[in-house]
Amino acid sequence: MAKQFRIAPSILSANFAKLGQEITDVITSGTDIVHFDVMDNHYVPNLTIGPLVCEAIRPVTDAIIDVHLMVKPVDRIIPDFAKAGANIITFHPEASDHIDRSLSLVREHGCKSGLVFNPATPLDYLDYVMDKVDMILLMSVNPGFGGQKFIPGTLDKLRQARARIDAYTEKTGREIWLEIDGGVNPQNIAEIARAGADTFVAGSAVFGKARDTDPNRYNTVVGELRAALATV
Ligand SMILES: O=C(CO)[C@@H](O)[C@H](O)COP(=O)(O)O
Ligand SMILES: [Fe+2]
Repeated sequence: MAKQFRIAPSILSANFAKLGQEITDVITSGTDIVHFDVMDNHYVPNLTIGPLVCEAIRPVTDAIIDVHLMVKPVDRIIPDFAKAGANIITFHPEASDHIDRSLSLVREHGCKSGLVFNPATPLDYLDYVMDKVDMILLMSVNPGFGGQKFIPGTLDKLRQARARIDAYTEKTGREIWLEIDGGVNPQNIAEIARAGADTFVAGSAVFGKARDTDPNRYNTVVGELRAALATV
């Protein structure tokens, strides 16, 4: 059976003046998930969007909204994003004083939970919390900005994360998604998929070039991403 791959455009690179339309158009072009990057100018050196924007886009799409929290601390803001319509909430383990508690908090508010690993963050943080994790997100750039280059060492880390997930799924029967974030494009996505990712964030590769009003303007790049995935 063909593997199920999900494409998650990062709206960080979308045109914020037309955000609702951008989301409709990019999902219609054959993508699956809205990746929503939250930066606080504290955990990362950039400032983006918060729960109010999540609430505003919720009625625009039925697609999963995947909130990537790059904020510290995390617990106070988790309920706000759940109420704003997030489906998945992920956070960086370094940004939480009590990882187990933060993961539980996400689920108590009705969302899927996940941990995010920076390029230099070890996967050991997963050791005692696999049961509380629905998604593992590996950063293939240092967090804070779109448009950076994929760090090749992430491929080996993906293989390690895939091995952990497969062993866990075999034991428990429960699936965990493996998402990759940073520098993904039509040229490298197949290699990234072969290393074990099943969910692919792509920001600048999708939104970077097309800024006109043609509703089909994302079809070409999304088609290229899908065609590359079909070779895996
Ligand atoms: O979380 C982040 C950056 O910190 C990402 O989600 C980026 O927004 C991905 O952008 P590209 O690397 O695909 O341009
Ligand atoms: Fe992200």
